[in-house]
Amino acid sequence: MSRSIDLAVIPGDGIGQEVVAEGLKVLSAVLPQDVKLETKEYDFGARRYRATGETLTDADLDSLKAHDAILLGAIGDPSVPSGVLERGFLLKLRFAFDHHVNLRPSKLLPGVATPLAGQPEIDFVVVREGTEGPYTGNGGTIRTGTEHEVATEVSVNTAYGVERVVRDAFARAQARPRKKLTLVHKNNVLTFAGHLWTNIFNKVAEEFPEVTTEYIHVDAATIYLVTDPARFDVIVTDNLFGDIITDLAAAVSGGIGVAASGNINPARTYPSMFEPVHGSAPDIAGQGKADPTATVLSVALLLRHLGYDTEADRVDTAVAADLTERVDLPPRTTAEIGDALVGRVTG
Ligand SMILES: NC(=O)C1=CN([C@@H]2O[C@H](COP(=O)(O)OP(=O)(O)OC[C@H]3O[C@@H](n4cnc5c(N)ncnc54)[C@H](O)[C@@H]3O)[C@@H](O)[C@H]2O)C=CC1
Ligand SMILES: CC(C)CC(=O)C(=O)O
Ligand SMILES: [Mg+2]
Repeated sequence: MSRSIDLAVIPGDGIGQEVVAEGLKVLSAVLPQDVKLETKEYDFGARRYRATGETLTDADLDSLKAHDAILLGAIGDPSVPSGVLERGFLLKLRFAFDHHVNLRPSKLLPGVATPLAGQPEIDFVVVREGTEGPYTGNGGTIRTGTEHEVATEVSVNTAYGVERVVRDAFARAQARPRKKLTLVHKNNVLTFAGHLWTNIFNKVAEEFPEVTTEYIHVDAATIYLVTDPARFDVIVTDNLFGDIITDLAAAVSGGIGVAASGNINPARTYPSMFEPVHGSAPDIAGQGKADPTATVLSVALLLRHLGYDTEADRVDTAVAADLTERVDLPPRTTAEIGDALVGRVTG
């Protein structure tokens, strides 16, 4: 029986264009011949916004939802006011497709450069809530533009939304050898949301007696991510804290250029979306300097999500080999890294 993958491809802005090209090269190379890969490229991002004023229309959402999965590069450009594309495209899509599990693994492989002393054991996954928190656009300004302007940005946390992501994180912790789950929040100050998270975390913990649990305030978590990252196995946290600590997690475990993510809709009512943790990096865009590894590892997450575990393993193995060997190599371009990975998955 022939199999197929129908993929929506959104290169987006800046280095998104460059890294997605490499991700697709590796995806095509790793798939067996009997798997038909169909791709449809979408032009979301700054250029389309400047030309049409559109970020993501209802018709776009209808079209996107027909695919098996989405591969995204990055969105955001200095030519567009900050927030227009981030909110109007990226968050709109994550919310519309109920991507409530934002999965962000961090693993420091042997020999890979880290700013941390020694070669600490880093192998954890952050389960970031993806549809609530302060990212819902719930707020506003009054006395706008005056010296008395007041701005609010309200964090929305529902029992439904918190419980489903906490439950997902417990299940992931249960399935890992160390079976440890850390709740990261700020419940000493953000008491309304923090207590909701803590109470639900403690309630769900009773259903997972094999999972060791701990609670850490987010400020302290940033310390331990640098001084003792080995203490983490699975972290569950809200949308904002998860956004911030996963950039830090990337920086200590090989760099932002190798940090992958999946915006998962576990019920599969809509396609899940896979993207590097990083943004469009306008400072290096168009120069062939972007590391495509994060996108390639996101392709591995995508393959795993669609049931292509053997192919995902091959991509992970190729990246691991490339990362360990690159310390001895001169700097390579985006395409050179992509070509090397293609060579490894096909070799
Ligand atoms: N998921 C998305 O589409 C995201 C979009 N953004 C947007 O991207 C734009 C730039 O945001 P920044 O805060 O500068 O974050 P950024 O992640 O784009 O860049 C931060 C730093 O990391 C470097 N970097 C990022 N990816 C790299 C790669 N693959 N290889 C080598 N170096 C890399 C950049 O050169 C820069 O120094 C903004 O418009 C922002 O809103 C930011 C984060 C995520
Ligand atoms: C631009 C933000 C909405 C996205 C982001 O920084 C992230 O998801 O890591
Ligand atoms: Mg981020």
